[in-house]
Amino acid sequence: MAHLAWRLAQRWCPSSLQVISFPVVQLHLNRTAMRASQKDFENAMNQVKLLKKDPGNEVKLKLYSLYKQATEGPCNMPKPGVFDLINKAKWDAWNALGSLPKETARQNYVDLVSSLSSSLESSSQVEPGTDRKSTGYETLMVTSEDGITKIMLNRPTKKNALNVEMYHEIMHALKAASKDDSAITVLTGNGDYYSSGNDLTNFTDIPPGGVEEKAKNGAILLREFVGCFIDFPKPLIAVVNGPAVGISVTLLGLFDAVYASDRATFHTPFSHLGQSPEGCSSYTFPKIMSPAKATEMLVFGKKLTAGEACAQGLVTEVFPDSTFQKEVWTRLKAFAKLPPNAMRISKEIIRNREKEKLHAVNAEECSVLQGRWLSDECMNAVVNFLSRKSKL
Ligand SMILES: CCCCCCCCCCC/C=C/C(=O)SCCNC(=O)CCNC(=O)[C@H](O)C(C)(C)COP(=O)(O)OP(=O)(O)OC[C@H]1O[C@@H](n2cnc3c(N)ncnc32)[C@H](O)[C@@H]1OP(=O)(O)O
Repeated sequence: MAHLAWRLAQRWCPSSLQVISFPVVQLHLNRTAMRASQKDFENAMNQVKLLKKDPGNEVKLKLYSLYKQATEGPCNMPKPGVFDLINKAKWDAWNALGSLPKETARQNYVDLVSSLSSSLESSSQVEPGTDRKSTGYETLMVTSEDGITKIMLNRPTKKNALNVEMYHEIMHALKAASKDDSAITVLTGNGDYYSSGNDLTNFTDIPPGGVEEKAKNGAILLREFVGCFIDFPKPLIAVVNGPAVGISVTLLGLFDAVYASDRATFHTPFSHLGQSPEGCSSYTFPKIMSPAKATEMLVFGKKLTAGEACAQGLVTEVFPDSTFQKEVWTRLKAFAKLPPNAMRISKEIIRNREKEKLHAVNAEECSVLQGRWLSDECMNAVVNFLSRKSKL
C-alpha cells in the first residue's frame, strides 16, 4: 500500500500539467543562466512526477508553495480551518512565501527539482534488506528461532513511527506469538530508532464521519492494541535499540523486562502534543518510578537517558551500544532455554492480579485521549509537525 504521505503529496501536485519529455542535463544547463523559462518550469513539473522516491513532506510542501507562487503569485486562498490539516499545511507553506516575485519562485522551483532529481536518484534512504518482508507483514519483520519470537518494527526511514497498519500488524504478531512454540517474545526496532511513537499522519485521513468518528475509531484501536500487551501470556522483552517516543515508551510498563542501548532515550511529550498518557502509563509509571518522577515524564515531557530510565526502574539494564546486540541476544537465548510453562505460570502470578485494573485504566486513558484528539491544542501540534514548524 502506498504510504499516506505520498498519496497526500500526489494530491498536492498540480493536476493539469502537460507531459513534456526533457532531459535532466538540460535543466542543469538552464540553471546556469539563472533565469528559468516557462519551458524549464514545465519540464521541472514533469520531472517531479518521474521521481522514483518520496522526497518527504517538507520538500513536497515547498514544491507546492513555489508552484502556487510561480503561477498565481502571493497566497490568495482563505485560511483553512484548524481541522483541515492538509489544506492548512499547504496554506501555511504558500503564505510563508509572502510577496516573493513569480519569476523567483519559478527559478527556485526549477532549482529544487533539479537538486532532487540528482540526489534522490543517486542515494538510497533504505538500508539494504530493510524492506524485506519476512512473513507477509508490511511494517514488521517477524522471525522465530532459538525459542524466541522477535517482532521488529520495520519502518526505519520513518523512525519506526506506528501507522494504523503497524498497530494492526503488531496485534496480529502478538496473537500469533502467544500461540507459537517460542518461550519468550521480543519487540525491537530496525534502524537507529526503537520507535518515534504514533505516526502523526494517522491524524490526516479524515473519514466521511469527520474528526469525531476518526477520534472514536482511534480510541477503539488504541484500547484493543494496549489490551494485547496487558493480556500477553509469555515473557515479553523490549530490546530498545535507540530513542523511544510516546506510546513506544508508555508500553514499556507492560513489558516483563526492558534492555536498552546507552544510545536510547525515553520521551513522552504528551503535553507538547496536546495529548494525555496512554499504554496504562498513568498507572504503571507512578508505581514504577514514584508519582513525581512520572509527572516529570508524562506531564512535563522530560526526556530520560537510558541510564536515568534504568535508575527510575523503567529500564532493566543498559548496555554500551557497541556490544548491545551481542550481549542482549546471548542473554535472551539463555532465558529462552528455561522451561516455558514455568515461565508462563510465573508471569501469570506476577501480573494477573493487576490485569483487571490495567484494563480499566486502559479504557479510561483511551476515553480521555479521544477528547484530546479533538482539541485545538492537539490539532495545532499535529499541524505544526506536518508542516515542519516543530519537532520534538
Ligand atoms: C484521531 C486520530 C487517531 C489516530 C489513531 C491513533 C492510534 C493510537 C494513538 C496512540 C497515542 C500515541 C501517542 C504518541 O506516540 S505521542 C508521540 C508522537 N511522536 C512524535 O511526536 C514524534 C514526531 N517526530 C519527531 O519529532 C522527529 O521526527 C524525531 C525527533 C522522532 C526524529 O527527528 P529526525 O530529525 O532525526 O528525523 P526526521 O524528523 O527527519 O524523521 C525522518 C522521517 O520520519 C518521519 N517521522 C518520524 N517520526 C514520525 C512520527 N511520529 N509521525 C510521522 N512521521 C514521523 C519524519 O516525518 C521524516 O519523514 P520524511 O522523511 O518523509 O520527512
